[in-house]
Amino acid sequence: MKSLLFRPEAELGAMHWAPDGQDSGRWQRVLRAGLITLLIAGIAWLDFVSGPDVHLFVFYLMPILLVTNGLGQVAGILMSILCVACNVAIAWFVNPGFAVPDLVTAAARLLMSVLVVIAWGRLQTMGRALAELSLTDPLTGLQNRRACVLRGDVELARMRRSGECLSLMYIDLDNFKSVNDSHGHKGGDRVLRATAEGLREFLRRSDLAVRIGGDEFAVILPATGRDGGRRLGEEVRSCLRLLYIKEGVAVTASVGVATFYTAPESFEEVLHFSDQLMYQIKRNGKDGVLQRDVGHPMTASA
Ligand SMILES: Nc1nc2c(ncn2[C@@H]2O[C@H](COP(=O)(O)OP(=O)(O)OP(=O)(O)O)[C@@H](O)[C@H]2O)c(=O)[nH]1
Repeated sequence: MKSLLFRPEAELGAMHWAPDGQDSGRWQRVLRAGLITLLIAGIAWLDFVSGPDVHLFVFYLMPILLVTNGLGQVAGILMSILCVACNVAIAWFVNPGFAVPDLVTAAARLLMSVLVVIAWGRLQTMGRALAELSLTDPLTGLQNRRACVLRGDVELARMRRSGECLSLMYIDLDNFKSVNDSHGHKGGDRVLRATAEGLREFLRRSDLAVRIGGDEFAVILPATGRDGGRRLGEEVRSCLRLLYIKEGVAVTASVGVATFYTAPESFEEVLHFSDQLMYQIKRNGKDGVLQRDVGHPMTASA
């Protein structure tokens, strides 16, 4: 039940990549609405049978928080009003007639619920901001390695369903240390930010560029085969070459592109394989692109 009601990772996933699954999303919403209705009915029934001597209002916070969690603060406040009205109606059924203290109690309950809704909304906002931060590289604003693996696993799942292929481009800057040595750490940071900007401008919206760490970047290329992967690798290398000439630094890029035609167990394997390709370029003298397939139906694995 927890996963149905509170799913920060799912919200995060939807925020970043909107993975397809609209049908399951619709069913979850219907299920949630049914669950909330059942909860209110159950609490109202308990409220009724326990009479005015037992105070059960705190239990109404469950459906109120569920609605706030799923639909936001305004819906949460409307739900608070509904729950207080429900509670007042039951009190009236059990013990007909209203006294001023009853109305004061109802107002206090409404105020308490609204405050809980507001506090819950704030917590949600903070949680989202923290989650966003945990996936972002502070220097370049690109997403980080963790985001890459999360998105990669989503892409592998999509790949298993659709049978499409997937490429991953792994980029390591050559001789980047010399930039820090000659232009200082700030100069190095500027080059890393420019690299991120260059990748952002160059790539398609469906691609995801991330900074793995240090002077290493990666790009997830969904539904991209060997030819597309190789071509994009060459284009990124040329694009970065021009950028570094413009920045006045003697840096180039080594690029490994792994194209998977069958999905491996985990995305870490994809990262590892493309990283190995990139190292092969480094060993062969840097500044180049190496593309290899894994699991192509017409050829053996690389
Ligand atoms: N300015 C800056 N430098 C960084 C940052 N993170 C890592 N580095 C530096 O990046 C360099 C990366 O090391 P290497 O990849 O071995 O250096 P390289 O000169 O590119 O070596 P090759 O990859 O073999 O060409 C190190 O000198 C790190 O100090 C950062 O956030 N900012």
